[in-house]
Amino acid sequence: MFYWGHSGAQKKTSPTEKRIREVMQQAYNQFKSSSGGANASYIPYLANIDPELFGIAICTADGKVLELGDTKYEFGIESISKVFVLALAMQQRGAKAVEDSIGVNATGMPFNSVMAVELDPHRAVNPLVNAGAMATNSFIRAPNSAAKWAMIDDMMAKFASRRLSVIQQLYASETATNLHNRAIAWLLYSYGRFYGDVSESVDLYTRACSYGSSTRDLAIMAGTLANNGVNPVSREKVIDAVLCPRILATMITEGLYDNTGSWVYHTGLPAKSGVGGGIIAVAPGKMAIAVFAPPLDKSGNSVKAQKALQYIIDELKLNLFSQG
Ligand SMILES: NC(=O)CC[C@H](N)C(=O)O
Repeated sequence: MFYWGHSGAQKKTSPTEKRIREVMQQAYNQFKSSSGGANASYIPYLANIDPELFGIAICTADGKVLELGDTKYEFGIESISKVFVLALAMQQRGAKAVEDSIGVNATGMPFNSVMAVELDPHRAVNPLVNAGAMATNSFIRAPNSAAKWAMIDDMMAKFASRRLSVIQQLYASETATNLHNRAIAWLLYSYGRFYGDVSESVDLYTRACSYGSSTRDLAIMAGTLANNGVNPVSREKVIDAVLCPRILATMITEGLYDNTGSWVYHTGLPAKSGVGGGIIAVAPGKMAIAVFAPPLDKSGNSVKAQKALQYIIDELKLNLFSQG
């Protein structure tokens, strides 16, 4: 007689706190002095951040936050903000509307690609690349720009369980150099795939990318996605549970841009990077891991964060496609 669940593979359980701490420490020691990559230089502010900074934070689905290294240092959240602005758009407009109006396929191209827009017959782009993120911003309904910013700010605060602040110098630095993003937004607009005032949406997008967030903040924000939309620290419901798998799906298709396939091949987890040097990875129902180290690879993903995350995910057996 064969009983489901009583023979063969065991259901994977969450690792203990002791084991998590052990593995974090190993990853920290192993990669602390590893070199490779360079700070983002196309945004002048980011070029000047100390490249040696390194932080690892884990937030478990039951609300424990474990930290190692420079986890309180606030750096530019950059593209990681796209995940949470997408969450706001989905909560307001629904997952189907986002799929139809923005797109959810992988572009397989750099984060600021114009070709990604040109090649798709419907001009669909993923909400986690610049084009899609700016369109997602334009897709949020609000009476005016200040009201929309307040909605974004509230959503970020709920995910982080504290109010985040924009790094004004970074915002100024990005605003002065975001001509390419403005061009992408106008291109989408010309195709009828932009849903609000172009300059206003680009500005709000740029401002959201300029939030300062610590590695600890990012772990808690991602921890909310690991915990079905309920912030594991504040216990507040942030978004509907049904949206979490959809958001994580965009991360697993596009989270590390043109390097996403390789990332998923090695880790089997949804993740999102930002050119500020942060990366979040989510193991649904178990935990979220955030790592920060500024030097980036050619795709704009932190070199050291990828290495540390891969090590931790492997050691804690978090790969979604592995059965033990
Ligand atoms: N990949 C990123 O983090 C890019 C974000 C950055 N603000 C930009 O628009 O270029």
